[in-house]
Amino acid sequence: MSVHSQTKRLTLRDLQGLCDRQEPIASLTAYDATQARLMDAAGVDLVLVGDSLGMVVLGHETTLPVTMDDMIYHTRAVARGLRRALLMADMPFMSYVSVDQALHNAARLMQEGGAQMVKLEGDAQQVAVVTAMSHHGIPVCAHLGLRPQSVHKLGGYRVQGREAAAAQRMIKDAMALQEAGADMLLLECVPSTLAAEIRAMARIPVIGIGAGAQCDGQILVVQDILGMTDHAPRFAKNFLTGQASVQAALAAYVQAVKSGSFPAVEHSFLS
Ligand SMILES: Nc1nc(=O)c2c([nH]1)NC[C@@H]1CN(c3ccc(C(=O)N[C@@H](CCC(=O)O)C(=O)O)cc3)CN21
Ligand SMILES: CC(C)C(=O)C(=O)O
Ligand SMILES: [Mg+2]
Repeated sequence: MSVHSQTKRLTLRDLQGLCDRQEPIASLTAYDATQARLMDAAGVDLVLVGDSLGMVVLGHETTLPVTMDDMIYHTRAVARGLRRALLMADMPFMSYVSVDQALHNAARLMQEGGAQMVKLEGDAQQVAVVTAMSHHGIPVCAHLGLRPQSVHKLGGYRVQGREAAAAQRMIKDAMALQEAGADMLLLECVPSTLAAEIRAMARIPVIGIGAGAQCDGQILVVQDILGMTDHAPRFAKNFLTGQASVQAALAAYVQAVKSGSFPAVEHSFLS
């Protein structure tokens, strides 16, 4: 760490500390240095360079065309804009099909991109990959529920875990990934009750997107909170409305997450 860095870089331990104090973790996606700088100033704790960049930045229909080089390019840009927030980057589609390949690509996101942590979409199938990452000192977040890289298998972007069997499987997968060494869980588009159940069982932070208020933190795609997307998902909210600037909108988002006013029931899915 450089001697003149004014603000302390948040670590996983700091995020765990927020959980322990029941202070919600405010998280957003970012894809460039300007977004990163503004989010840092607004007090965002965790910044994700999401493979959603394939859709919101590159204009693809899905996240599937995103490459490792795309991820590294944007992660590097975001890293240059951040001083405080913890930086996490998505492992793109098919970049973690074997343990060796997953380690190689996670190392690239950290060494070339400057990520402090990686995220992968996984069920219990990913236990071997998560175990290996954990053994090699790579902090990892496991993304459960709606996994956009599986959109063609799922048949669309739908709520996951509504049936009892699917809910039980998700709970089992979450616990297996935690035991394998996952440092964080991310739940996308799951009923609030199921998210609350997983959060109650987990000893690692649980971040939600469309997963209700009973999570340790919330994340949204930045374009959705700034009213820039054509069809934002129902769980997102436009925070630019009524604000005079992007900076003020980002601060309003952080405040809403910290105070618990976001997400409201209309941004959540009931069982
Ligand atoms: N702009 C944007 N925001 C996102 O949150 C996002 C992306 N892009 N791209 C990658 C994935 C895809 N995501 C999505 C996309 C659409 C829905 C959606 O339309 N959901 C329905 C609910 C369907 C149901 O009720 O089962 C909705 O009305 O919100 C959800 C998640 C989340 N991610
Ligand atoms: C929506 C978040 C969780 C994500 O994975 C992404 O932006 O790619
Ligand atoms: Mg993603």
